[in-house]
Amino acid sequence: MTDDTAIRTDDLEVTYTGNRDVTALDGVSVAFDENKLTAIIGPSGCGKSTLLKSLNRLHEIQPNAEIDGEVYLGDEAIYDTDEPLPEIRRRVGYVPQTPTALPLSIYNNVAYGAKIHGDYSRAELDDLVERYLRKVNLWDEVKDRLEDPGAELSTGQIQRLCLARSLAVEPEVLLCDEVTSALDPISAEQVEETLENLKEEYTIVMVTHSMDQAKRLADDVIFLYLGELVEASDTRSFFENPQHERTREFVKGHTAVDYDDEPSEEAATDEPPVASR
Ligand SMILES: Nc1ncnc2c1ncn2[C@@H]1O[C@H](COP(=O)(O)OP(=O)(O)OP(=O)(O)O)[C@@H](O)[C@H]1O
Repeated sequence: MTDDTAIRTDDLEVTYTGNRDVTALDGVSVAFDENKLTAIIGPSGCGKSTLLKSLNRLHEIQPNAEIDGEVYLGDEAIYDTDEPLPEIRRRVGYVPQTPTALPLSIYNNVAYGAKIHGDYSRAELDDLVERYLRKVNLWDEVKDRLEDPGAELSTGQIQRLCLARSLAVEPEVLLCDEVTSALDPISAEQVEETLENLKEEYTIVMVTHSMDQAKRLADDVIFLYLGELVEASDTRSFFENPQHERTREFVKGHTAVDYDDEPSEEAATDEPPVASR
């Protein structure tokens, strides 16, 4: 951990209980730097979404999820705190894969969280709505129809609206769960451009299945395999000079994974690497 760390996990373990318990994360310790975009990549089922959601306790929505270890937001242990859960989730926002507008106007989709969390005048809300719609490059497209239902926008516009809604409550960290995968290529490009701009100002942690997207957007990459952290580094080193055989195989496209596999020796080291150190 350094002074630049915005959020980090410490020996995080998540198990889904059931007929057959699944250890989705197995002792993951990783740090995410401030004002950087970190991509979480790895084969299907390796624990990417579980890691992302554990950063704001969203995985707790699953009743069979058990967690051990800790997540620190700054110095605060988010699993051992008196801070109310809605406040933790305000501080660590989450944008899901499927763009969904609230059944409200475009204006109120953005103002929604601010109205719940703060005491704003109408003029302040007007400013806030414009500021965040501009941040996600949507203002020019919607400024003349702010009272129209958000749901009437295109899917790509709704995804940018979701980003604006998440940002309007001023999170410290933004979690993005495959936010372009449900979009057509042009909309996906617009969302990518938005993320490219936002990462100057925000700490963003993004799950992606696209290696090209990770290469284009991410400052740092972390690679999970069978619930363990295999490699974490800056994006260029990750793709040009991967340190682990498992990473090299994955980067080359060997992505098949089976949970009955034994983790590789590399993946099972006691001290998982920490991003960008
Ligand atoms: N609610 C649940 N109950 C039981 N097992 C679960 C549950 N949610 C996830 N899992 C299992 O935990 C493991 C990790 O799942 P997770 O969704 O975090 O992986 P992922 O890397 O995001 O997968 P994908 O790339 O396919 O979205 C998988 O084996 C998955 O089947």
